Amino acid sequence: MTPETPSSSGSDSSRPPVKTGEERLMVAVRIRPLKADELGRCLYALNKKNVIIEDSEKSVRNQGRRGTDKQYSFDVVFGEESTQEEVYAVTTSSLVKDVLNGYNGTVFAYGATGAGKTHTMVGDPHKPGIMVRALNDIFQAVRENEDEYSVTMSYLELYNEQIRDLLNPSSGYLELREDSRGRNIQVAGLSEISTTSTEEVMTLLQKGNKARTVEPTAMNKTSSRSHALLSVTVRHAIPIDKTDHLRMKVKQGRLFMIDLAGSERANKTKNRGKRLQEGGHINRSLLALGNCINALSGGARYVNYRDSKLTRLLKDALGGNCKTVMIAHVSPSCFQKDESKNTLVYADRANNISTKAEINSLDVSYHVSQYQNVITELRDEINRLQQKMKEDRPRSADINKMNVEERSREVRNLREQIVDTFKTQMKLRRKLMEIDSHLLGLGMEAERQHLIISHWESRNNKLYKNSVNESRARTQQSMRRRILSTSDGFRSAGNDESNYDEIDEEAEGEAAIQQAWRELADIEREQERWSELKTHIDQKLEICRQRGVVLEDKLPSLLSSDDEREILALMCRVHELEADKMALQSERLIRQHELRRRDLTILRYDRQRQLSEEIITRQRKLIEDGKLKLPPDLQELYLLYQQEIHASTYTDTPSEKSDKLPPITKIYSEPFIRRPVESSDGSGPSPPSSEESDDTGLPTVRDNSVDRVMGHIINRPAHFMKLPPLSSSPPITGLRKIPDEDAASATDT
Ligand SMILES: Nc1ncnc2c1ncn2[C@@H]1O[C@H](COP(=O)(O)OP(=O)(O)OP(=O)(O)O)[C@@H](O)[C@H]1O
Repeated sequence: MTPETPSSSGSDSSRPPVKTGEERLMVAVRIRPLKADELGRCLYALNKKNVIIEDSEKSVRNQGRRGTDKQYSFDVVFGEESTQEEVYAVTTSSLVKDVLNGYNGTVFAYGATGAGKTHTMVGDPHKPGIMVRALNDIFQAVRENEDEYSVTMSYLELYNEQIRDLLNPSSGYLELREDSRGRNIQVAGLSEISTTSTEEVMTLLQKGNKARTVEPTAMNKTSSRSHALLSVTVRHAIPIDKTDHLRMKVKQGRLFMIDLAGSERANKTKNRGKRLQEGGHINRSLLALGNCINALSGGARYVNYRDSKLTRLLKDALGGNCKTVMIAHVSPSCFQKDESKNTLVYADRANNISTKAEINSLDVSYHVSQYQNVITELRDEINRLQQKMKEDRPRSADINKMNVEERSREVRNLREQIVDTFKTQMKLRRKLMEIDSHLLGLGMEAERQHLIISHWESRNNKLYKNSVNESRARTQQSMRRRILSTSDGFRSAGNDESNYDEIDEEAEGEAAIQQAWRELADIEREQERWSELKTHIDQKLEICRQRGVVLEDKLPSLLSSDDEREILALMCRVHELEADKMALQSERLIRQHELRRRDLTILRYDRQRQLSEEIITRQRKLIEDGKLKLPPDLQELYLLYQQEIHASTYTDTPSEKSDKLPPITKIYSEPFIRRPVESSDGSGPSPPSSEESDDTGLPTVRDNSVDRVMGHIINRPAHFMKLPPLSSSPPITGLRKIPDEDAASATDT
């Protein structure tokens, strides 16, 4: 490279090819205008696709470019003079069209504090940003056909890893929920407002933005301290058959518009205390986002979305069923050159990410709600049968010719056939539920393996893509080292017992991680097999249903009105009983799943808590041994911590300042353990609620492999602290045998 040629990155040819059906995440860069108080300019838009960062402040036009300057290419670059309309038209207007057609879309603003993210996403009443413009376009499109469309919106803030409803800020912190496979992420209790009025939306957005946590920092007078996520869901119901308005196909598209908080460095923003702490949270979620972008752009097989709520919420937008646009924001100022460079490097990586968007049809949703669906079907069926009892259908003339005996035989025969068909239907439905429940269990087990892998990675600072092969190579290497040194009788000064222990631990940890990968692969195979079985049972159920319809249609040709009514009444009763039974069972199942999920969450928090304790205790030992003087902000944090301990134990308010550091493990040293409850007759412990014996065969949470991977990595100074051992919950019931054909054929019709 000659000194006059700036180095460049991100040309299309250097990017990995996009697979069929996938499309690349679109990356745009917007440069905000230089402010009056900013002196030097170090960043320019060369043209509509290229940005250049100069190594030092100088005039590009006068001096030409140097080899140390860095050039970046993107899908589109908006210069300082770009307008809100232009940015919206190029980045988001086509996403809006896609969302109206049933796709998911996400547009998110990324960049350092003060770089212009909120300006682009929210704007002001004179220069409205993407959020308002997108909603306007959606409303415009649905206005002509309001009865076919429904539009709902929600607006949330993620601040210090806590979720708040910006449309109903008084509702407190909300919980993030997902199904066992980490899909279908939802915020429990978030308001979904249904509207198609632009004015109403403006009011709602303004209200929401006012509720957002905004504080001045040295870099931005109105710095958004939180990530803000506006979600708009459009449902489009299209009649399948123009003459039958009850049969609808429903397409659902969702547009996420996200204004991320800025990443900042404490020294530039002069943040202290609370600001510094929240900066840590902002950075943590942005770091997690960066890690996901790194992993995805490198083609990693598994991506860890679980490190922050932000990445969990953005999971689909980054690697799933979504068309995604990232607008990276940079300041032209030399003062923010480092931040701009970081942003451009991230944006450049993001340009390698591909997603696979598919039209969402609602009839795919099954799982837990399936129980409710079956009950609803049964109740509908009862209504239909009751309606039929009121009808007087024309009878065949032959009926009167039959004698009483013949008629009663016919009635009995038909009744038996109808009840049999119904029983078979219910058996098949039950089997389907069992399959669903098992699939949920498998999903949870997969989640647990992901958890083990991601913990191992974060402890060892390695990426997912360093998976089985590399890990296997390392394990073999450390084994070889051991064998060699032992057979030679070789002992160097550094090769003492503790080193062997470390190698042992490393090898053990890596063996466990390999085991986790293997289990994950087994689980995936199991999931496939069970899904196939589900399809098979579904088909049988359909055949059985049709048989029921045929039998029912026969009734008027063989029975009198009274006989038919009697049979219909019996069918109603059978349906009612089934519906009640199912309601009870589904409630129980849902509760059990919820308890298992909580067990997992608690287990995870418990791990994090133990690690934090370990770190803090070691640091405190260093402080106390070295008689170091605490910096005031750390002292302040210790004070807060002490208050927290007192608050949680309901003791007296602590004195304002204390020379002694608060005890770390005194309060929180109890590990998570689901304790058996003593039975009232004192005869001993009764089983805990989530592990009640049940006939659903749901897997229980176990953690011995979590222990293997996460428990021994830090060497604990034995004299100083004793970490409580992890509770070991009962072992998992193992992967269940697929129901054999006998069981399936028993339900054959
Ligand atoms: N393209 C632009 N044109 C005019 N003014 C802009 C533009 N971009 C940003 N600004 C102004 O720069 C200031 C900082 O912008 P903004 O608040 O949008 O930054 P931000 O990236 O959202 O910062 P933070 O992460 O701290 O919230 C605001 O006063 C905003 O009006």
